[in-house]
Amino acid sequence: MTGPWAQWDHVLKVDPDKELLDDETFDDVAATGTDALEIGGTMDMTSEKMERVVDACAAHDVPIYQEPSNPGVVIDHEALSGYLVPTVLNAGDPFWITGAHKEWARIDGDLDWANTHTEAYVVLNPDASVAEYTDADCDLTADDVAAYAGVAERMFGQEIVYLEYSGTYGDPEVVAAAAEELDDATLFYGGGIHDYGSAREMGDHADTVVVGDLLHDEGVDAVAETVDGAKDA
Ligand SMILES: CC(C)=CCC/C(C)=C/CC/C(C)=C/CC/C(C)=C/COP(=O)(O)OP(=O)(O)O
Ligand SMILES: O=P(O)(O)OC[C@@H](O)CO
Ligand SMILES: [Mg+2]
Repeated sequence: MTGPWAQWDHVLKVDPDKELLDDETFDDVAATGTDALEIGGTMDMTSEKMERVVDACAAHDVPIYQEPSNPGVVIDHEALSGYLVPTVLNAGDPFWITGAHKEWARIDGDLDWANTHTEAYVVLNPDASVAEYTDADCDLTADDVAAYAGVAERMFGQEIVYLEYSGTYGDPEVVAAAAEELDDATLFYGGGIHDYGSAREMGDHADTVVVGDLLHDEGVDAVAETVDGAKDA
């Protein structure tokens, strides 16, 4: 089985805790050419903020996925194509590997399993909120990261492996090593993509390039350039 992400070159991650630039709108966001919108962030997330962004994006054709950072922010919204739920392979606290997921299933009792998918994260920037939040061990070599990727795909049947450098541009050799290890899973790369060249460089190794902060810091034209870079890779 494989999901729609197998066709994605570019994902735009919208952080509901951050503003769009000046007079930009979610119409402009949808027009960047990205293949999918992922709605989520680590800090200060609430279901109300999630709801507001999904409402604003709902009128467009771009598929929208929620990426919840904890069970309390999950929303039920007809505009959502589904849920991309992180599991952090190198988390220091097992709560972020399976614990939160167990709690979610226990509390909800009626999960939309058919539209719920996991992303096997390897968190690699020790300064990112997500690294602190999950107490991730980011002191990893390219071989370590490749081994995590192999374990995710072959032992745990993960369809998405996500190398997360959130906030900083990562090491293309690490991304290449993980890519080399994978046969079937889709490799997401996220972190510090800021222009055509960086999107193209990471897109040469990863299947899918994820862009986040750039939307909030530089705006939709800068994001559109990264779409071009990811598509040309
Ligand atoms: C089981 C459910 C429903 C949720 C738990 C899901 C898990 C394990 C989350 C832990 C990892 C996490 C917080 C993922 C959120 C997505 C993410 C990495 C966003 C980027 O975060 P940063 O860029 O570090 O944070 P800010 O931009 O908010 O500072
Ligand atoms: O914000 P940036 O650094 O673009 O990272 C994108 C994404 O991987 C964050 O979860
Ligand atoms: Mg961020």
